[in-house]
Amino acid sequence: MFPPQSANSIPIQFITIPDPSAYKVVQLSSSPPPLIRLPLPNTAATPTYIFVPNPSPTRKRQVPPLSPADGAVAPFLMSSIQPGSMSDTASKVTTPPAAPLSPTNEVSPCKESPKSPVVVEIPQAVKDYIQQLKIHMSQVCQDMEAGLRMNAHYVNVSVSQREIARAGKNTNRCLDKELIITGDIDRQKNSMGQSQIFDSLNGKRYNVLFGNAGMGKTTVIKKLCLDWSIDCIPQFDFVFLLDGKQLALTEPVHSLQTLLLSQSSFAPRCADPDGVYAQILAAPKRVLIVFDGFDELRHYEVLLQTQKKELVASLQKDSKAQAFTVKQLFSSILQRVLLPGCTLLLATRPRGTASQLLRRADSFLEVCGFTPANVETYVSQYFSDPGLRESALDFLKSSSYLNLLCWNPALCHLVCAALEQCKSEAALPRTLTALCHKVLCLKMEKDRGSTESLPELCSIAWEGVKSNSSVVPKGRTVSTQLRAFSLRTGLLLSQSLMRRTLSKDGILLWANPFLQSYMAAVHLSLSRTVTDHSFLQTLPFQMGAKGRRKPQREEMELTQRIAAGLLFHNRTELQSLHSYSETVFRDMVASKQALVMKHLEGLCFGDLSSAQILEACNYVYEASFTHQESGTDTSAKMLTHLASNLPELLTFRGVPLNPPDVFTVQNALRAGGAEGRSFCLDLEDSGIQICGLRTLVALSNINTYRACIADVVTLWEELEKRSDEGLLQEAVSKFKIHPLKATQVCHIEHLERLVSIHTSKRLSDSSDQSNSLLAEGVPAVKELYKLEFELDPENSPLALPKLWDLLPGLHNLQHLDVENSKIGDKGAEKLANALVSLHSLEVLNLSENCIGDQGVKKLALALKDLPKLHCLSLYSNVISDEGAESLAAVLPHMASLTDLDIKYNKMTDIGAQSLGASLRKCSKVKTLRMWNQCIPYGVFERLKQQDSRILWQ
Ligand SMILES: Nc1ncnc2c1ncn2[C@@H]1O[C@H](COP(=O)(O)OP(=O)(O)OP(=O)(O)O)[C@@H](O)[C@H]1O
Repeated sequence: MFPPQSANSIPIQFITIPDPSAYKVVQLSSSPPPLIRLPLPNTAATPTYIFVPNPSPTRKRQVPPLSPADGAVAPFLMSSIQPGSMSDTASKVTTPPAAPLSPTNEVSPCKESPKSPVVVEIPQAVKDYIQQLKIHMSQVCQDMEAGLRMNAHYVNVSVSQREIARAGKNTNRCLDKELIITGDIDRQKNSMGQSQIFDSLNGKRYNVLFGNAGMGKTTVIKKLCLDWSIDCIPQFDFVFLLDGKQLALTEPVHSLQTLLLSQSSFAPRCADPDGVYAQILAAPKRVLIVFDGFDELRHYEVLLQTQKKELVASLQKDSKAQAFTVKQLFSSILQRVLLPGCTLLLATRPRGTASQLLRRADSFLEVCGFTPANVETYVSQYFSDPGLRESALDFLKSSSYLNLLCWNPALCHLVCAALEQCKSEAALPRTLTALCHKVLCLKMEKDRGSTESLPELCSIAWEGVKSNSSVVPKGRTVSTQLRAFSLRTGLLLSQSLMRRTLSKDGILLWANPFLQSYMAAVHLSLSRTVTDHSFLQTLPFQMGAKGRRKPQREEMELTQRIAAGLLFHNRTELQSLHSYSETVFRDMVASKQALVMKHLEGLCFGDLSSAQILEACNYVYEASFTHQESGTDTSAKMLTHLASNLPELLTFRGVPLNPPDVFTVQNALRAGGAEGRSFCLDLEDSGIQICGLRTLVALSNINTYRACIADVVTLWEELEKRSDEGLLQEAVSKFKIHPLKATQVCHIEHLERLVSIHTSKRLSDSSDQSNSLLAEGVPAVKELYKLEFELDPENSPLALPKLWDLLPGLHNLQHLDVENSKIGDKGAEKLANALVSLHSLEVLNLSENCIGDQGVKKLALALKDLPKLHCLSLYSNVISDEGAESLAAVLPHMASLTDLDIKYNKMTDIGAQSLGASLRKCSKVKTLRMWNQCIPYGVFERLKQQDSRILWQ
């Protein structure tokens, strides 16, 4: 039984609310019929609420009454009812608590102009369209790849929030931003379930979703769309997906309306486009636009170029005119010319810089890939047969590299496809090349007689890799037979760009980036049309400043690696990929192998960038281990050559080290060990996972290592828990942090933790094992001689208090640089307290810190007790005569001081003369720089003449 409509015809609305306990009965803001929770029979599971809306004339939206049978529809109504549609209070009640009110889920007109609320009504026809859109999305977003469905195969992955920082504190490129690569622990702290994305964004409107090829960006987006379709993202009334591939449509025949309602992926036919579009324009804050299909970050850059004024004017005047190109419309959305209030989510591979985009975006997310538990879930879901599932999981456990490749979901899919047909452990692919090869062979087995199509397809793949595109160029003729073969095998997909005009504008694109690279590599390595000369030009590690600076494109790098793998693969295995005679094929391969070897031998490893060193490890791994037996002589020589020539100080700073990368680096280092070599590893800013860190630290030929301090401490704790005393001992004694440059708040937080372990001489309160190990403290802390505090001015205040606290623990510190950190007098006082413990300090840089007389007075007292201090900079502070005099008073007691810089402060001739007089008593001082504009020129000249150690500069 349901309550009748109220007698005076005030519409009554029934809404199903997921968690009724979270809602209160509230009074509406005016004319107060209360909101009543009705204890209705048979509705315990889905309690029904009745809202008695404010019947004031400003209330526009009236939702027709629903019966309980409409339960499924009710959440949709909830999500699309905008706060303010009844009254703010009432609408707050309708918003589920899981999505806290933020600018995103508030309707702008009501929020922004409370005095004259303009409430946007959603007409019934538009509601119907929204419902249709949701239903349509819930169907089309189910498809993943190769017949897999989201509801059966989706694995709930995490997304982590990434941060950007200024490219450098003291550079004049202060507008340049770069993405920070955090350590594993911080990444875990910043990660969230995919369902929390929009809550975590907290109203941020310009969001970027990063992920390398195949890491699952599109899949996360599909999941978001599915969630929206079942009302789990109530912040948005509309979600539209725009595809970068549509940029190929160059005709000026589109409008924003047609772009969203006719061309966006997943949009169904709209019966009332004008009405829907009007609604979109009326409440843009409730619109989410997702851009996908851009291969690289830098591809967005083109869209961020300033648009012509006339174009902007005409777009703003009439965005319904069908007179614009897709590019112009994309640009206008990204540049906030069109729908400025909407939320944007841009998915992209991270390579290729796009400083403009980094500057504009408010938040950066990254798909984290599969954890080992995710891999297990994926494999278990993939193999419905329990027997197959078990053997697949067993196979995977026995093959480390294959297992690590599964970190990338697209590769995990390929691995499952290979495992499905695998009969024995020995037949398991051991490299990326062998994996892709296996998958291709399986596809071809199903499509016999297709070999003749391969060379052409491989050449198309290579053209795509060269031009950094997964789309087959429109002008490229593709024979009917090839087209049919590639679609049948699922190597290519056909996509229609003009959604409303079937296939005419269809494009062909590669379904899987790894298989595209594999096919391109087949072209490079196994085709005679690629001469030795052109093959040579495609080899990696091209030298010169440009080669070092420019990050290699992902698909190109993959192609080069796989090309190396193919060259050294078992020739019988490759038979299906070519139609040459045995001799011709053997000679061609031998010649290319020799080129590769010669190229490698010609490299000066010391000149390679960190990214290139990593590439070399991956490259040589493919060449050496693709062949199931021990590999050919040449490939073994390659590994030995790499191992013998890797720089002893091996740094991967700033280069993301993924799980499979760690494996190939480990492989190269091990080979180095066999050559009697040992290494010092720098793994800072590489994002290496803690298990990878453990693998590398466990190598016996690692002399020292650096890595994110928080991760290292976690590793120590893990080792202690597992009672792995031997490795713990190694991990503690080999760890180094000198010299330390702190550029982020977390660097200081991590250091604080390490110093506390050092001073307490134990890992944690409950530690016993590490007690003896740490009896002398942490070696890395004892050997920290130089600390540079280089946080940007906005973040320094967050970290300075921690710095002051930890400093007394750094007894052996010789060089402290806190330049340009706004420490002020208060900071100077704290520093003065800490200085008492820093007996080894030799250099102290406090330039540009707003230190005044009070601060310098405190410092002066502490400075005189630093027996080794020889260089002090107080350049560009605000010290006046009083401060100068306190310095002058302690100067003769600073027995080791040789250089004092107090230039660009505020003292006048009085302060300068005091310092000059004091200087006479300091025989050790070599230079005193103290000029500033307040010291009269004549006075300064006289002082200089009296003592030549007084300098201008
Ligand atoms: N969360 C997931 N659960 C299950 N499978 C996934 C998941 N994410 C990705 N995959 C698998 O990996 C494949 C590639 O994923 P997706 O297309 O989303 O990657 P992408 O990051 O968009 O790649 P690209 O940069 O090439 O566009 C999917 O087709 C699917 O098979």
